[in-house]
Amino acid sequence: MIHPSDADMASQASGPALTSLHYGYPAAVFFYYMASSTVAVCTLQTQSSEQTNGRRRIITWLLFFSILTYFAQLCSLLTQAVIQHSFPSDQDLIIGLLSCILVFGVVSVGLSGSENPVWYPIVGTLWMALAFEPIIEGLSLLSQPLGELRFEELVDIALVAVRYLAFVLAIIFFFEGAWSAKKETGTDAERQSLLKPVEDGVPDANKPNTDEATSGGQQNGYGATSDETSTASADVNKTATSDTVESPWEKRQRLAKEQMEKRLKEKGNWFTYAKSFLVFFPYIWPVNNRPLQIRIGLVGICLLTMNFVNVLIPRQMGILIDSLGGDNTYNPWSQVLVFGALKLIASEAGLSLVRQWLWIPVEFYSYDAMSTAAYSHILNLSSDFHDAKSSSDIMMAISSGQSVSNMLDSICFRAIPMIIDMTVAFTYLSVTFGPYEGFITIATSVVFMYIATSMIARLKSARKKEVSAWFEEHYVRQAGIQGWTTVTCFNQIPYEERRYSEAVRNRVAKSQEVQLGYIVSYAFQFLVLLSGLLAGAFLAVHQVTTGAATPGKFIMLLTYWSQLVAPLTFFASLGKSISRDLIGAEQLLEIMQTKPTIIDKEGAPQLEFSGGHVKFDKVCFSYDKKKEILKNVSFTATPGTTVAFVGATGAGKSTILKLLDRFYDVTSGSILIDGQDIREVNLSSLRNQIGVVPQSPVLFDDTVMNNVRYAKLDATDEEVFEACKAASIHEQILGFSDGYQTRVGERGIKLSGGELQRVAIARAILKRPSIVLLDEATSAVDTETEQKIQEALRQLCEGRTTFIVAHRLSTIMNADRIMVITGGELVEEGSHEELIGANGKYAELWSRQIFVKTKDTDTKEDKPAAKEDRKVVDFVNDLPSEVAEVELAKVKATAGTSADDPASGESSGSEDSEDSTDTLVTPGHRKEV
Ligand SMILES: Nc1ncnc2c1ncn2[C@@H]1O[C@H](COP(=O)(O)OP(=O)(O)OP(=O)(O)O)[C@@H](O)[C@H]1O
Repeated sequence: MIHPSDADMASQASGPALTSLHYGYPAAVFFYYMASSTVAVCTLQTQSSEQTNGRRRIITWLLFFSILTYFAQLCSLLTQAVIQHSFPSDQDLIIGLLSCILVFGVVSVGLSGSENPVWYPIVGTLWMALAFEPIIEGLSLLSQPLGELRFEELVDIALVAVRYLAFVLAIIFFFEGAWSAKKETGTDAERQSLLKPVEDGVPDANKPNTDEATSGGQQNGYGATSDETSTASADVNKTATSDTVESPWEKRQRLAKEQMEKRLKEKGNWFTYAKSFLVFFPYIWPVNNRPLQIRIGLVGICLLTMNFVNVLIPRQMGILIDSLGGDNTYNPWSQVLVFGALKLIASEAGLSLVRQWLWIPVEFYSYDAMSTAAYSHILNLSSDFHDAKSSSDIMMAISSGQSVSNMLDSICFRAIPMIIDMTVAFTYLSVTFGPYEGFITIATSVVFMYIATSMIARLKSARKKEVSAWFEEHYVRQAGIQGWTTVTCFNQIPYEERRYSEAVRNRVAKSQEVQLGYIVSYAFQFLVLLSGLLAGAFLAVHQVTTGAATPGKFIMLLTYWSQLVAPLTFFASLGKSISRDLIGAEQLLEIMQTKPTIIDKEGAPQLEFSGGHVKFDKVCFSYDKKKEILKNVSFTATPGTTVAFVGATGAGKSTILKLLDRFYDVTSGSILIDGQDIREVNLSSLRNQIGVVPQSPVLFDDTVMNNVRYAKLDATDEEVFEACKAASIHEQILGFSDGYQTRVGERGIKLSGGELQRVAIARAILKRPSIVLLDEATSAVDTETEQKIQEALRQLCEGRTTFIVAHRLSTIMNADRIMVITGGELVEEGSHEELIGANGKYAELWSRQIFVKTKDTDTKEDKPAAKEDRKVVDFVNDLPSEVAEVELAKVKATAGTSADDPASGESSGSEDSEDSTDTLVTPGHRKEV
């Protein structure tokens, strides 16, 4: 039994402790919950168990029930206050109860909204409740005067007891659920990482994860990157291919998101993931630029000053109103001047102006550094990268550099100052109007954020549809304009008009849907704010009417509230904008982390050129390390000779040229130029010696002069003229409207095929290369142009070791050596005469080409094979018919002898084309299979 005097002492001692507990308990629970949830998300932890669904529901209901008990306690207190006609005196108790409603409300809403919650933040709050509740109730009882317990005290005890029971039950259900889950799966489902087991550093994609396989959708945003995300991505893929056609933009976004999730998975948590963005640091922070660093420091000071001014303005407004209302402490005139000065400082003409002025050079430094670095990095990447990426993807990635600075801008210059603003607001209002006002501020902010973020999430799919419709509209418009000639030729203008108007209507409908969504969402958000403002205003009015506060304070409150709207709205959309910027930054990061595969070895010497003796020694090559493109290719080209490669399309001829120019490195074997392995010499010195004329040359949208001069930037006009004369294009250029200053249009569109080729040859001639790589054009041109091109090529190749992927019979015939490539193998090698005499694959191809081109009357037996060859070998027969006939006769004669020769076992008239070479062993054969 407690003695009365002991009870008094206990009551006195428990007072301050109880007050602290009323405030401290919900605060501690809230901070624990937020901190542990943040850690769980950042370290990608998730609970993945279907069995948890049942207990999740029960625990959510128990939490809701406990909230009801807090609410009931609150009602009981308010009822007493109404009965006693007084404002509730137990301010700390009421704030404590309100805060508990808010905190457990957040916990239970979080739990109910998450299919697979991470449990420890929730269970932790339950344990805290179990620890705090009896202490608070015990102290509360101790603080009561001794005597009979009143009815309301009994109700209070009953409510606390029932709530305690609810918490205990929640804990029991949690452990029971965890235990049965463990029993069924045999694994500890708790705190399981999102990541699949990694063996040998590679996540095992094949290992079944029963929990995940059966679980529903993730709710934890990026933290929830389980396989489900990949499944979701796969689903997106599926949808993309089946239901709708994925637009390039959607594809890009999806791939970037997948890439981001993959990397996040690899990194294991958000911290190490974020660390990988440090690669951008030197482009954002002006490392060696002291003036810019000082500017950044001053911007920081501006922001802090702004925070300070944001408090002073409402305060000054209050003082001004009070001075107008008869408070003689302040002179209204001076107060209005101070107010004006503060407003000026906070305005666009004040601190904001200074801050932006200071920031401009820093911003442009970042743009300058980032885009030049990205551009240079991309240009220095190797062929494998450029072959794999579309140019529009690369362009997008370079412009994504802006996303990185946007992200930093959002965090450093908006989020952090706004957090400071909100903390100051909460503290200032709590100090000025008491803890109720502080509570109202926090509660309004939490509810506002919840409503705003969930509404934004709801609008996501509508927004996605709008973007797709926008792209559709853009695509239809572009297609109509770009294909205007086709549209007009086929008389389809009405069709295109209809198509476009449908696309526009569709887009407008989708945009209206999104607009409406936003308007409704804003309306809800502002209703929440208004409720908060009204609650705060009622409280303030009460204080003003009871004399506890001045009217000026009331005005201050209103002004402060209006200042809080901007930060709250900003925070609501922060997640969305950061995730969008992150996707953009991810695209750039991926590129910046790609290393060029073709690089100079440390201290690689210059290529010592001495004639141009080229040797391929057992060269094997594969683009993707799966399919072998070149198999053991060996040959030698002596200085000044011309080597022609012939063979079916896709045989690997162009690949040989690419290897020689070191666009790729051989997988095995080696390529030697004048005895030096091209991998061992300086890449730039190698490319200086090589001139390339591609099959479809690409010119820049610039003048003819500048296009030719591109080969040698310091070439004089005379040198350019000489090169063009040698390429037999000079006269033609002079005939253009602006001569050498004529612009050639995008990719040289304004030039004819023959002109384009000769400009490309002139460019190669100007470079004066030692080795020429030539991929002949397959398209036939008129005889005169043909002759001019041949003349230009003769000029280019004269005295130089030349490699030609040959598509013209005349080129093939005139080459010193002919290499027949089949399926990546060099099957025959020799001069034209030798190979015809050998009557192998080459002779067969030759006879078919001439046959096909010179006679339109295919015989019945020849038809299928001839058709096949026309499909696979794209030759241009540019021989005079007499020459063709002579060559054909030669082939036929050889075929005749060969048919009589039992050793060959083949006749040239056979219908098989590819396989025949495998069985032939002739003098000209390079390879015997
Ligand atoms: N960048 C690349 N990545 C992957 N595979 C490629 C790449 N370039 C070419 N290939 C493949 O390599 C094989 C050989 O291509 P290559 O261009 O060397 O053939 P080709 O004999 O020159 O044909 P064509 O006469 O039609 O130009 C083909 O199967 C082709 O699909």
